[in-house]
Amino acid sequence: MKIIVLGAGALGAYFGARWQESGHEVINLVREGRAEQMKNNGLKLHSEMGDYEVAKPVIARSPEEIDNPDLVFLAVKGYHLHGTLDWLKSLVNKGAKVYPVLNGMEHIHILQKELGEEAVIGGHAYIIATLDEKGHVVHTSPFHDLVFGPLHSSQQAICEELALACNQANLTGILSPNVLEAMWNKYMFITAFSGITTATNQPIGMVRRYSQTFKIAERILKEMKKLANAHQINLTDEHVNKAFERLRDLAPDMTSSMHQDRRKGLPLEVEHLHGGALRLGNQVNLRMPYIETIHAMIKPYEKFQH
Ligand SMILES: NC(=O)C1=CN([C@@H]2O[C@H](COP(=O)(O)OP(=O)(O)OC[C@H]3O[C@@H](n4cnc5c(N)ncnc54)[C@H](OP(=O)(O)O)[C@@H]3O)[C@@H](O)[C@H]2O)C=CC1
Ligand SMILES: CC(C)(CO)C(=O)C(=O)O
Repeated sequence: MKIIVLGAGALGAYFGARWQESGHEVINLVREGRAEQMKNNGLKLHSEMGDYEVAKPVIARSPEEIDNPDLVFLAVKGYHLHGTLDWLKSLVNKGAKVYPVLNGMEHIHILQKELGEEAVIGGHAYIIATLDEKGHVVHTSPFHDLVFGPLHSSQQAICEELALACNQANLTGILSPNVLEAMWNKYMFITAFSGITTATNQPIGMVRRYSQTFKIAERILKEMKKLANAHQINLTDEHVNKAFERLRDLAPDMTSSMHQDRRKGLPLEVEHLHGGALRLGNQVNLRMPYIETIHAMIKPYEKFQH
């Protein structure tokens, strides 16, 4: 497959390198700073699942340099989504489908509106990865999963092709028969996990030590289930229980990418995740006091001007 990575940060560079390692054509479509960094330092994966080095990553600075793209792997932060729309339109006009792996849900509606429903595949990622000072990827989780599936009947073939490409690569690819539900399930989990770890500025082990604190994570899961149900997504109590069990079973030092960003003083996706949930709640007249509170507590650390 010819895969364009738009957002060649921790996630984009990681999965792009894995596809490249298995023989697929991967182009990193990047802005100036990242282009320089990749040219100067190459791209290395320091990974629990096996190190890998792309000595000369293929870089493009504009979609005009790219012919016949099959897929755009979109891995920017939520607050950078709008800045990618022109390049995405150009790649979609050249025949590409877009596979976004951003946490959250609001980006799907924005992308479908801007690019057309046929262009946007559903999905998300499970991985813990970050960039070091050289722009190399540090992958610290024993999982590196990609979930994807059609949001439009015309996308079955490209999803099957992607499943094959994932099978050939050193990563786990899951073609979901109900990708919308899978996305909402992850959205429910991440809203609670990133919310409680970022607001308390503590990893999950410390959160669990205080039952009063950990209870709030469960309340957020329950509010997210109600929100999903109000949007006709069939998340059940079992989904909530499983998500809560996962929070109970995580290694004590584990934390969310949002909390890692708070520690590094980087901008936070709070508006995309928690703010997005509140806006989706407003659409269906659903009040979610726990999410409203956690959103308000994290907001001062957002560091991004909207
Ligand atoms: N990291 C993780 O472990 C996980 C992250 N996620 C989600 O994945 C998404 C991406 O996260 P992550 O990889 O950590 O983010 P990073 O900040 O590491 O990477 C984002 C990249 O996007 C690039 N970018 C931003 N705007 C543009 C643009 N207009 N054109 C080209 N490149 C652009 C940035 O480059 P530049 O240097 O130019 O700013 C940066 O390299 C987020 O939604 C996150 O929540 C999900 C699961 C786990
Ligand atoms: C929960 C996790 C680590 C799974 O990918 C994640 O998505 C995040 O912290 O952003």
